[in-house]
Amino acid sequence: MDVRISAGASEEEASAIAAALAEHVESEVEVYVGDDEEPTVVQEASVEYEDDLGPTEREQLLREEIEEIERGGPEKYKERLPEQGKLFVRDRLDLWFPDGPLFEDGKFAEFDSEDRLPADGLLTGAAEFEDREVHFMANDFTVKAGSMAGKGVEKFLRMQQRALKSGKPVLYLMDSSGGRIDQQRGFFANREGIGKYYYNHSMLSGRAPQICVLYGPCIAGAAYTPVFADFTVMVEGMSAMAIASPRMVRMVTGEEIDMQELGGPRIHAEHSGSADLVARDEEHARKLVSQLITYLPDKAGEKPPQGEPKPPKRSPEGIDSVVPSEPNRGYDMADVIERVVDRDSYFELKPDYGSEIITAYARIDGRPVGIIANQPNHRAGAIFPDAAEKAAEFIWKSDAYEVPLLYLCDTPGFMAGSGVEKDAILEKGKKMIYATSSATVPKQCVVVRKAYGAGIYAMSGPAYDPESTIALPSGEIGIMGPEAAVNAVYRNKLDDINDAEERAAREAELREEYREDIDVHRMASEVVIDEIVPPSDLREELVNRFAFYEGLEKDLPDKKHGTVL
Ligand SMILES: CC(=O)SCCNC(=O)CCNC(=O)[C@H](O)C(C)(C)COP(=O)(O)OP(=O)(O)OC[C@H]1O[C@@H](n2cnc3c(N)ncnc32)[C@H](O)[C@@H]1OP(=O)(O)O
Repeated sequence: MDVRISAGASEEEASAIAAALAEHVESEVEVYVGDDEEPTVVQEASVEYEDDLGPTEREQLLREEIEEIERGGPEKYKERLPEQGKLFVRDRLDLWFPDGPLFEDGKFAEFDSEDRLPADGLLTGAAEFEDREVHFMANDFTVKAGSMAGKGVEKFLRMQQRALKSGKPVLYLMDSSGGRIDQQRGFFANREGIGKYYYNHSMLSGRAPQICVLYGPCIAGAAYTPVFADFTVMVEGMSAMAIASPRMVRMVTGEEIDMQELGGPRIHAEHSGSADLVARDEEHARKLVSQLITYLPDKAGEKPPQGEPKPPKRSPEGIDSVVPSEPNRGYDMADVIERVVDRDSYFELKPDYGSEIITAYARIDGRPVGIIANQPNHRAGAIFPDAAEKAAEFIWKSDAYEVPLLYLCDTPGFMAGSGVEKDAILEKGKKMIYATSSATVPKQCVVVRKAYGAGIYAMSGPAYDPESTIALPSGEIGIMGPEAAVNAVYRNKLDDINDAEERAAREAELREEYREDIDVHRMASEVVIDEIVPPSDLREELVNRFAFYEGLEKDLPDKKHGTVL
């Protein structure tokens, strides 16, 4: 109950009144003095029991055992953690779940064994995280470097199997040297052994979001969890993952390399693309995940939560000035995005990998959207193999978790040349086109400027069943750009013109004719696209279109699954 005491009463008087009241009521008493918005005295609820038996010796003993387990591994390993900038695993859980986990499972694992490894070096349970119920696992690096064996493996598997049933998100807080090599019998090749992790990861994939934060050197068996997870965060200077340890690499190849160079955050954020985000420290890692989870539902079939609508950070009126009219001039697509999406909602993933495509979550009028946008500031927005694969994965994940898609197209198309052929541009481009084709969430395609070649296919152009294809007046949609088209078709005829000036004039004329052919006004006139939108109205247009198609259900042809991976 609340008690309001008028201005003039002192805090002592207020306390006395609260205490007197508390003798007569069992509920909490909160006392507000004067116009206070916060209570100055809080009387905890007091419940009187019929008997007053305290904890027994037996219970006391159990509590001591729990304390022993919760102290973790040997002190010498705990002392090393601060040097590495790392938290002890139970302090890490306090950071993630300030009120403690809702419950833990298997705390007594290996308690009765000869080694008595606390919790077998692996904690599992459930918790509330940002008002969501989640399953979690966390390695204790002070116990055999977080290596995983028998009972720890069983706990991990049981947690995943429970997540499969409950359909609640899973947090993997990984810090593990992989399989416990000296205890491999009993967990390595067993049906319910470490190999089953990846079977369960595969079953969970697309069923409930799996989010992994890497804290340590995650090696071999431990390194597949981050790549199976839907989203992975690495921590600067702390985390690394690799298929084999530096010691193993030295033995196999003779290469001398340390863990950071082998698989530190820069390697996976810039080269392999396995890290979605890199955090500065443990606190920052938690913060990133707390933002990320706001764009995701608990499980497949549910919609992601709506946020509070906010105006964009920058004025939508500036869009036309941001996008240059010259088709080959660079600009930062993020400047357009920030004028379209709600303030503080733009959340980019894999920013340093395949950067010619931006993949980001954001909200438009409170509704989560997944954005796939070409970045003209990087490689002129041409799509390279890594970017195509990054976009394909992002589209798949967004579709699996019911996040509608917004494509912002400004690309000269897929990159050409022997380098990209070797890097499988056709194979990886196919994945992006396949992901776009098979996504059944609402899709909106905006032609911001260039949409050349198969770029317009990958970016969900008219043939890809978008709910609409709209364009800014700067848009151009063509099989290729004017320079390339004239060069391809008229080169011989142009070379026949001896006079250089005359040749240049004819070339300019042909380019202009071609440009008229690919102008969005012609495309709109032929209703290839649905609308040309004044740039200042783009946000409003998207608010209306996403709102209208909310809840849209689309079916794919009846089949087991596609064959593109
Ligand atoms: C399928 C698979 O996953 S196979 C597993 C492949 N994993 C590996 O090869 C990793 C082997 N481990 C290492 O390279 C190193 O331990 C690192 C880099 C992970 C960590 O190095 P450090 O922080 O210096 O820890 P350190 O090597 O001192 O190990 C601490 C303790 O954990 C033990 N340990 C570390 N990794 C393992 C492991 N995978 N299996 C069994 N015990 C291990 C060490 O023997 C040591 O035990 P002790 O306290 O009884 O002496």
